[in-house]
Amino acid sequence: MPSLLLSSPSELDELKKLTQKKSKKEESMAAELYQNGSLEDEKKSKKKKKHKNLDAEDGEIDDSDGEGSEKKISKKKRKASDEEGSNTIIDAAAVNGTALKKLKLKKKDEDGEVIARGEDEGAASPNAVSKFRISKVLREKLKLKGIESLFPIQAMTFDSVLDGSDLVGRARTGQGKTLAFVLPILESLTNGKYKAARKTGYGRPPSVLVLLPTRELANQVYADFEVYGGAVGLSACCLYGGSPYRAQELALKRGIDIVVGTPGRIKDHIERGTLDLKFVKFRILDEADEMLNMGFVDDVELILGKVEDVSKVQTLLFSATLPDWVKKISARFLKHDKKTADLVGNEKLKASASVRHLVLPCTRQARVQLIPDIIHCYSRGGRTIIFTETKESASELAGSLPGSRALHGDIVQAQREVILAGFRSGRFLVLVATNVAARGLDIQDVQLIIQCEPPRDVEAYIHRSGRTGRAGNTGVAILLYEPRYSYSISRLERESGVKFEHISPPQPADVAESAGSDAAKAISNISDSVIPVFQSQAEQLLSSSGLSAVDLLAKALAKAAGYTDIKQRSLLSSIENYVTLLLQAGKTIDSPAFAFSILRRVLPNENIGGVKGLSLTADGMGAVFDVPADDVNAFVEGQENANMVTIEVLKSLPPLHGNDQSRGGDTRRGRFGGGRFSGGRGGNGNSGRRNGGLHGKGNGGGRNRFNKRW
Ligand SMILES: Nc1ncnc2c1ncn2[C@@H]1O[C@H](COP(=O)(O)OP(=O)(O)OP(=O)(O)O)[C@@H](O)[C@H]1O
Repeated sequence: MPSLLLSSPSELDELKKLTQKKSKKEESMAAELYQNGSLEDEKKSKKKKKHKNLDAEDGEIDDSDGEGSEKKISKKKRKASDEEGSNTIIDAAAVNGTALKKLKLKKKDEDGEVIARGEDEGAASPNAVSKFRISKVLREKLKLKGIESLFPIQAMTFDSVLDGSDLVGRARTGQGKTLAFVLPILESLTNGKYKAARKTGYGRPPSVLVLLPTRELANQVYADFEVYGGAVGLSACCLYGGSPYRAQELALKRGIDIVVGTPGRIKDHIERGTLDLKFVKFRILDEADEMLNMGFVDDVELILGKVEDVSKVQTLLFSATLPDWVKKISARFLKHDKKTADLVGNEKLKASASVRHLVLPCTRQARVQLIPDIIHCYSRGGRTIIFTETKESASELAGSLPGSRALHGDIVQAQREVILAGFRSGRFLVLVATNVAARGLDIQDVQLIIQCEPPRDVEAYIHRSGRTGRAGNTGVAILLYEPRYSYSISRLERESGVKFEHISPPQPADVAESAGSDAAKAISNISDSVIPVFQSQAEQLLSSSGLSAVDLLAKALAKAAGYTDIKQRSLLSSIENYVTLLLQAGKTIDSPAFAFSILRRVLPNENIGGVKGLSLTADGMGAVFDVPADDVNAFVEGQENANMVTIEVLKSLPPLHGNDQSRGGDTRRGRFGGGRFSGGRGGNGNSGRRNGGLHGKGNGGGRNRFNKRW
């Protein structure tokens, strides 16, 4: 359940200590209570012998179990309140009065997973822009952009930011976190707390500093500040590496209100004496976890330390993912009485709920043939972003996918901007990118995300898949994985809360069929004037081919659609001209070695040599494997050589052992991992490395590693 509340950590810490033990049921009851009520409600709830405990780190709601401890909590609360001055627990309703009390949560699926969304019905909505302290000129600008209501993260945090609090904000990808800080900051500078205090005039130093992890993202956030800030007379500039200093220095010299940029270049400007951060009123760390993860902690600390009086500056930290280690680090940058608005909180699903999350087995060699068919079937004619793990594979893949372009850290900045602009404008529809495009990028009509292999950490999965399904739209994210690494899917599933749909690769025949119908339409549009010119050749062809007119026309359609033959594609590894077979023996097949021993009994050795990717089925009663299309008959006929043995061609892949989360900590994999047939399937060494990648990022020491790869 998302925590629709803002919490004050020191008080929450106190409360947390009091109630370590709690039941799930109590937890959810308390969460409900807090979602629906304010402190008033809390008092009422005492009558019901309920009380709440709030987790200091992320504002999650806890509950403890008795009246005795309830009294203790109240006492502690008062104590904490006395010590911290204004520290009080503020729930969603209290944040924005009754408007937020009615904050709408839309049910998304049967699992009861919830996505909070803004409403579109204009002024009638409890989150209507008009119900917030947003000036007319900004309201009009928002309306021009089609924004009439605030999204929940914006509604929840608006008053707190405007009224001067430091804040940690988390909401799923595409839920409007950028405007959650842009709007209250602009109001604060032009009509609020900092109206009188902010510097104005020629040569003025900036009042706002926004730090982001990538140049592309910096540009995007800068664009928002330009649009909305420009409307209220505030100027912005964007400072990032790879672009000339001169223009940036000129802008700073003339005077600027808002500086958006990446830590490296901001630091350079500070060191060159061209950027003065003494009078900054707002510091924003967007995609905070990524920035710290990339090893920018020292730079960020140095930059943030340049303000004159920290107590007079507001610091805001936003991301869709806030691992615990970031929350701890944030204590260094944010004030003690910071608020936390966490729309993900304890919810199982951390990734976007408006995205279909699919997984598909595919070997590395099969990718290039498979991806165009995936795009054909799933992109709905919109844009596709393909993520690779390395710069090299991004370039390589883009080189073999017609109509696509690569984007990664080795491409010079000016070119990166041209590529992104081309993708945004629809000049080309497929972008092959490294993680430089994983965070924050908001591009219209991205319908499909393809990840070529499971990313090393769950955060990367969440952000990459979140490039689609934004602002209430839906999208599809397809994760390709080497069949032998299927265990990494279970891991991602566990950590992201996503329940992956396992799909089979699109068959070339299906794709060709739809291309054929396009070709048929195109043919029916061809002018009759061509008939006399081609007629005699057509007649000649018909008589010499020995085919019927329909068959011949089918061939002509295939040619028009770009096909000269139709290959089969294996369900197991997506390799062309391979077919996936199922072996059963009327009893349990509990190891690949046993499956091979059965095959050896019914088939000659030369056929066995062609078997690829043998995997056990989840029910323990069979094994699936790929064979070259030409060998299929030999295998199917081979089943006659032994009683009870069946070998059949599969039309869809059954659940496989290791794909199923419920079998997560399986023992069987251990047994055959590393064996001859496993091909590293168990992959204990690799698995350890991958898991290490996931859990082992303590303090952002991975910067170089990441930078090299992107
Ligand atoms: N209140 C709103 N009503 C309608 N659209 C909105 C609203 N607020 C933001 N948007 C749009 O939603 C899209 C996503 O917003 P934004 O990029 O800020 O999301 P985000 O939460 O920061 O995502 P990510 O975590 O991926 O960075 C943008 O196109 C933005 O213009």
